[in-house]
Amino acid sequence: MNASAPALHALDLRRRFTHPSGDVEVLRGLELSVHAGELVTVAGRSGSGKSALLALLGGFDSPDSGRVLLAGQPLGDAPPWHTCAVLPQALGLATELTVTENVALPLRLNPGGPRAESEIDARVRELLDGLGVAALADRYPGEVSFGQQQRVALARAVSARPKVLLTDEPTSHLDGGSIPAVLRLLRRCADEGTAVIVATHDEEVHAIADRRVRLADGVLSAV
Ligand SMILES: Nc1ncnc2c1ncn2[C@@H]1O[C@H](COP(=O)(O)OP(=O)(O)OP(=O)(O)O)[C@@H](O)[C@H]1O
Repeated sequence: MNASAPALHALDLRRRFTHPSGDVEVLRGLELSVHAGELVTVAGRSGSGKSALLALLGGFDSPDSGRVLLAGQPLGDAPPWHTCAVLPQALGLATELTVTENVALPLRLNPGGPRAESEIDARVRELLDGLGVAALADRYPGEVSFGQQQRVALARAVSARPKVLLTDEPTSHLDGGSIPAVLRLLRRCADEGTAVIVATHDEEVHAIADRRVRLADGVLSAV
């Protein structure tokens, strides 16, 4: 790892999807560099390629050409889950685990994570409290609303303090009352050193960014 390199660096990313009705060239030489402690929001109309971009940055999809570097190192074949956490629109909570178990999972699996149960419990409790979902701690994802699941999935994504956090529309299912807690947590993650990238249509999220970029015609431009 190179400490002076950007936490995440995308170079000349190109991605084309093939459809019977014609190919879609979603990314056309996209460049992005995000440093530790920086919160960058990505705007762009629906279908512009924000989710496709996050999939490439998180290692869940491969570009046709170009590279993604994490702290100067190329992404490996396996998603670097304990370095880079992804909160996709589909959330991906483990349905057979409780809310608490979901949020604790990255802490338990991370080789550098806490070992003591008390430490794991405290981190999970702090996150669930902060997001207003502590009362749901012992329920399963299928027993809570989608907006509550979205907050639980965010808690899980940040619990092990990843170096890079990629989130796709993290406020899309939330009411106005739940959004400030999510904004505070995203901001705090960045302030504690995570490079945070948020794809969003939500102006409230853009308002807490250090930098805003817009995806259009397959490339990013500063807003
Ligand atoms: N796996 C795929 N196969 C084929 N086409 C795809 C695939 N994933 C995305 N696309 C197409 O790529 C384009 C970008 O999709 P993407 O989901 O990244 O947009 P988005 O900016 O995230 O949209 P939204 O704001 O609605 O979530 C769209 O035209 C979409 O139909």
